[in-house]
Amino acid sequence: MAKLINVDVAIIGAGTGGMYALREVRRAKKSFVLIDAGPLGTTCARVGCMPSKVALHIAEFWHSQKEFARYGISGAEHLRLDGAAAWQALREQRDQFANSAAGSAKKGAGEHLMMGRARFLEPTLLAVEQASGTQHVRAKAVIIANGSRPVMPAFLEPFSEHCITTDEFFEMQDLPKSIGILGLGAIGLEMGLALARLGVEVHGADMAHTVAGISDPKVSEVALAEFAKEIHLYLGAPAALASAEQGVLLKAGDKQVQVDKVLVALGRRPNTDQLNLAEAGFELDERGQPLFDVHTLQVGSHPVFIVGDVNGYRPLMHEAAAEGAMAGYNAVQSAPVSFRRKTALAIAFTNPDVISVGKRFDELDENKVLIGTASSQANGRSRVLTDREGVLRIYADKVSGTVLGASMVGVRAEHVAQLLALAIERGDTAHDLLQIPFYHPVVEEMIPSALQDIARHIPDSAGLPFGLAVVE
Ligand SMILES: Cc1cc2nc3c(=O)[nH]c(=O)nc-3n(C[C@H](O)[C@H](O)[C@H](O)COP(=O)(O)OP(=O)(O)OC[C@H]3O[C@@H](n4cnc5c(N)ncnc54)[C@H](O)[C@@H]3O)c2cc1C
Ligand SMILES: NC(=O)c1ccc[n+]([C@@H]2O[C@H](COP(=O)([O-])OP(=O)(O)OC[C@H]3O[C@@H](n4cnc5c(N)ncnc54)[C@H](O)[C@@H]3O)[C@@H](O)[C@H]2O)c1
Repeated sequence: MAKLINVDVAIIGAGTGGMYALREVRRAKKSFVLIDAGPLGTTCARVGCMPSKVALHIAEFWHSQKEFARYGISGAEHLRLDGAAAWQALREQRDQFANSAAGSAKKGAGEHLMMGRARFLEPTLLAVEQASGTQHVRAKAVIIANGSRPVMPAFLEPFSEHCITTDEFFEMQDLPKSIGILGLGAIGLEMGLALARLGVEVHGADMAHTVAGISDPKVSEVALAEFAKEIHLYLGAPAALASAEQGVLLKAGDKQVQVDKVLVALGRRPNTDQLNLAEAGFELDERGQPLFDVHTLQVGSHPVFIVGDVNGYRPLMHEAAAEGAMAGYNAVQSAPVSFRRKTALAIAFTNPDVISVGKRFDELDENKVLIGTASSQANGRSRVLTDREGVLRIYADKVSGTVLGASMVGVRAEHVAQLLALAIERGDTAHDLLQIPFYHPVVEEMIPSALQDIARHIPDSAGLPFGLAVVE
């Protein structure tokens, strides 16, 4: 018979969401188990944020030689890239991140870490399949934090020997000569550009008419023009594969091209399907996802909370961390607290980076907003760093001037994103934000340039020059 363990809180998944939840449960000095099917180390550190950023960094290093001649540096023709060694170095750096995350899970949970796959029998009763047999866990509250996995549609099955996902991408023993990328969301675009900069011929396809989910048409136009210089883009038609004598054929619309390998980057699927939710009595939507409240993270009226990629709400690392903390806190309260959600923030590290902060263009009523624009070509720092085009568009309320959101493609846009996230969190208007000092020359100077477009349509009651205030 399965052994029964009784605890205050059971956490399923020792990824980012689960670990932040654990911190709160431990802070409240409650009993717990942390259950993970393995491998430990978090998606972010093992196969996500961190190895992908190392790949982009290596690629940037190698690619910088393209500018050598312009600055009088000669000899670039003697440089050689050992792709296998580059990917090995990537793995070594990745392992440091992943081992450190795995170590935190082992240390944080100690003897309460259960390595095994969990599924629900009832909303507060779990079965955990372990090497030693099945254990049952009865918990006063359960936190679901078991992440997501890459989508691999059935139509790709006949081509599985040529297809990889990010679960295998960082394990490549050498770089391919050519690659097809299915899906140009953040993963497809970041990894496609990294490979292109390392000399791989990259063909990227997406059924959307844009990349990285950009919703602002002006930003999209600049981004597509820039990225088309490095990746052959096939947009606006679902992609398919077909057999070829060598490699595989990537087909998109009426175009087709032969490639050695295909990176499937068509999104990630929440791991809810592994949890036996319907049978255990949870109400599910048409996609099989449990109904939950985004402010409490509570699932229905059960003492169950769902965080991180598995809830599908904002599948990003910092959101998994924040949600983990919310759920960990709520799991030990008599009634859950409704937390304010932070400003939406997304950055693709594509250099020029693609960012989205606050409200997206497609969420706004064009008649109710003012849009301020700044070009990288008019920004001194951007021009020193690159000759690539870039554009920032800031959206503000037409009446109050409150900054609502922004979209940008441009060099070092990551810093612009962080600053604008702060402004939106504070509820700043264009006039407020113009009051902070902007050093010269920084890329962030694009912010006041764009804001002036907005401020000039919203008279400041004091009638002072933009950005100035009188001593009180
Ligand atoms: C290539 C790539 C690049 C990315 N880059 C970024 C980036 O730059 N910035 C960013 O913010 N986000 C990025 N992300 C997204 C980010 O990695 C995820 O949003 C985040 O890691 C999700 O954390 P999580 O805690 O929800 O899940 P995870 O870290 O995946 O944790 C889930 C845990 O649950 C365990 N598990 C699964 N099923 C079970 C089960 N049945 N029972 C027990 N345990 C189970 C798993 O072993 C795992 O340890 C990237 C993702 C990818 C793939
Ligand atoms: N820098 C970052 O923050 C970062 C980096 C990488 C990944 N991530 C996160 O990881 C998650 C997964 O990323 P992703 O890029 O795989 O997912 P995604 O959902 O962002 O992109 C998938 C893309 O595939 C396209 N697509 C779907 N089916 C298609 C088909 N049949 N043919 C052609 N195109 C098709 C979609 O239009 C979409 O653009 C996302 O949540 C993302 O935010 C974040």
